[in-house]
Amino acid sequence: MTVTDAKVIIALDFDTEEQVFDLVERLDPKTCRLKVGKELFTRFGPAIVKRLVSSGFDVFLDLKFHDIPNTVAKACLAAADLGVWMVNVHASGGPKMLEHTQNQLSQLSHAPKLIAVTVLTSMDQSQLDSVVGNTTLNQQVLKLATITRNAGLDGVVCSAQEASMLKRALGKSFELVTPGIRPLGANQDDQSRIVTPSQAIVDGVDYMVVGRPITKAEDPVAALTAINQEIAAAMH
Ligand SMILES: O=c1ccn([C@@H]2O[C@H](COP(=O)(O)O)[C@@H](O)[C@H]2O)c(=O)[nH]1
Repeated sequence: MTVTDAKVIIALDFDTEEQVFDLVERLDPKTCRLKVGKELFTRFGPAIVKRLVSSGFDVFLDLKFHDIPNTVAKACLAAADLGVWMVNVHASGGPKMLEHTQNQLSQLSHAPKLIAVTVLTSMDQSQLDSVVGNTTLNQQVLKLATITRNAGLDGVVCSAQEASMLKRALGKSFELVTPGIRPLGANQDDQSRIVTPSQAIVDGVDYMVVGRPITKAEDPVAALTAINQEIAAAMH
């Protein structure tokens, strides 16, 4: 059961457990959620996920599964066994994979939220052109988000730049999880489609993933507090 209505999901992209728990021990599960991605999971496996879940945090297992329907559904069921709050797949795996995975999870008494990645926030129009021709970023995101909504998933990963378009097209209850969040003046790093926390709120995002602006800050707890204050101000 979730203990928070926090919108910030901190991406724990660290390469040692010490770094992870130095930060996590200073955080309150009421003020943020946590994300375990490919780096942390590949180094430390299910054990670190279970430890974070048992510390009282909502954990998003961000492994972006992309495979045939049976394989993805089984992987998501394994994620559910870890007690995670949210898990994700790639929408480009197609409607059958999305529907099968959603059906399997919905048979659980405590299923995690299932969301699908549309177009990675590191990609700009020219990157997209080199992979998929004849479409704009907005068109591709809308197409993948529409098949995700039609398959019954809870929402998508997209950029906050697409949030108002998706809320208009797919409805308020279809959840938007947005990486590529950068407070004013923050380093853009390898992200292309960036948005500030306050603009993301104005545009209707449900959750924002924030990694380096918090984890690389001199004082990560102060950086989180500043982002939460910016969000609170934008909500009023
Ligand atoms: O489209 C996507 C999907 C996932 N991510 C992940 O979010 C964080 C962002 O970290 P920052 O340090 O705030 O850039 C990272 O773990 C990515 O794997 C994404 O950025 N874009």
